Amino acid sequence: MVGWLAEYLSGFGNEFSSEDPRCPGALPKGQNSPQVCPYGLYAEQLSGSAFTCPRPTNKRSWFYRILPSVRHKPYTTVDNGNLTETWDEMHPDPNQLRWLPFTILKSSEKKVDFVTGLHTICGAGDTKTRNGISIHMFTCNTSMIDRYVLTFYHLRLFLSVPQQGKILVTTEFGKMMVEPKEICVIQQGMRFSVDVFGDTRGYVLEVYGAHFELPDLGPIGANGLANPRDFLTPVAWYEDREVANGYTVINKYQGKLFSSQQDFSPFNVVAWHGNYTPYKYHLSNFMVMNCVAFDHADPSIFTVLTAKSTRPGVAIADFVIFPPRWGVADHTFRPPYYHRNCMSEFMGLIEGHYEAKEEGFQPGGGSLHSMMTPHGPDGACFEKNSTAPLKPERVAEGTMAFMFESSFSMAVTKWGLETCQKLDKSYYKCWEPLRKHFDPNWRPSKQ
Ligand SMILES: O=C(O)Cc1cc(O)ccc1O
Ligand SMILES: [Fe+2]
Repeated sequence: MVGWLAEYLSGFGNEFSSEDPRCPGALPKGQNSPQVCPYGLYAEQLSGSAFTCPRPTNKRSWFYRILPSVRHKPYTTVDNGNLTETWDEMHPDPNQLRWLPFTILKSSEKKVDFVTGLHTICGAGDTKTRNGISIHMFTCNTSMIDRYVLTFYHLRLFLSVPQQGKILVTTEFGKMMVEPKEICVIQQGMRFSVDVFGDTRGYVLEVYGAHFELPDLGPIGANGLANPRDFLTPVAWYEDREVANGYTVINKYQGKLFSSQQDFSPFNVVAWHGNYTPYKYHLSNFMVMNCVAFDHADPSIFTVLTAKSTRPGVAIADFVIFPPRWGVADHTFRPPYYHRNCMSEFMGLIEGHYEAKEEGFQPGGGSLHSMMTPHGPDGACFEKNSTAPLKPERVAEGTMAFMFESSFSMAVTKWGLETCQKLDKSYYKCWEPLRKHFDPNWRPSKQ
């Protein structure tokens, strides 16, 4: 980290420009492709949308780099480990699924870096047609030093939610330190590597065919939920380094991993400009909206980012959080309602507990309530909240649960159902204490 100060540019999807301070004037003036670039750099465009996309959705950035990315040895296949896009390994399982915290191996047992530590839990769709998603867990204990740089060629969005241990994400655009309760987004084709500082665990949402956007606010108005200025993009940082065995760039292409060698650092961008960048966001900046009268608002009120499908209002995936807030609703059962949803709900927990289940759902674990599978508060939560005095109170204090909600019906991988050995087979039992309160003799009380 020598020579790097945590510095960021603020805004969501802005036209940014950044020069490494060691090379002032590295950005060409007035044009993208001068005959000779300042400092003898190469110009390279990274397109994140078709050239012809309408202006509001057009995304690209220009790099000014020491050598262009094209100077690399041929791609060869490498082992995918537990990263998969094969959705028919197992028979479909519509049950409510819950996972205990996923194991992080000790580095004394086995050194695991971010690439080898990625495990696919569930997903649907296909990177070839660029329509689908996958959800991965990463558990690692070692940095990706020099050897590995990762690119997801078909990926539009790689949303990383560290749960335990901060990660230092080095990208072609610069570096981002990402701590638990921050998220970072790496977009399609952006090269990055991950340094860790001990045992590390987190969640990843990979979206194959759409960019994340801030949700429309409708009647909420111009401000609220995740505000654009709280999204942070790294500033330019380059290295001009040669290492003995060269650099290995790993990329995920059509669901498979490939590697290629090059003798120069891929993080050789001296200056860049554009609106297609990686970014991070701290979840504590979320301006929470919620019910101040009665009833439980749908969780879409807590949407941080959405990857829209072509059907209005139907997301490929929403990233939704359950942040600390006040609960004030009158004559209301305040926790989440019982639910059967046409969307799939994968949940994770960064810290604390989740309001619908005080026990059993643990930080670093997960749950999946698939399309139309009934779910909702467990027995203890229902009893407690049906009789609790309804004074204003803090909800979810010291906790941060989140949901990846998708219109895809997701398949669970063999790793998710078997290999990880974390599936909580007794999950269904949390609803068994729910008992009948029905009283046919009940009558409305006379006022
Ligand atoms: O706990 C869940 O399953 C997520 C969820 C939360 C909520 O507040 C309302 C509905 C819902 O599905
Ligand atoms: Fe739900």
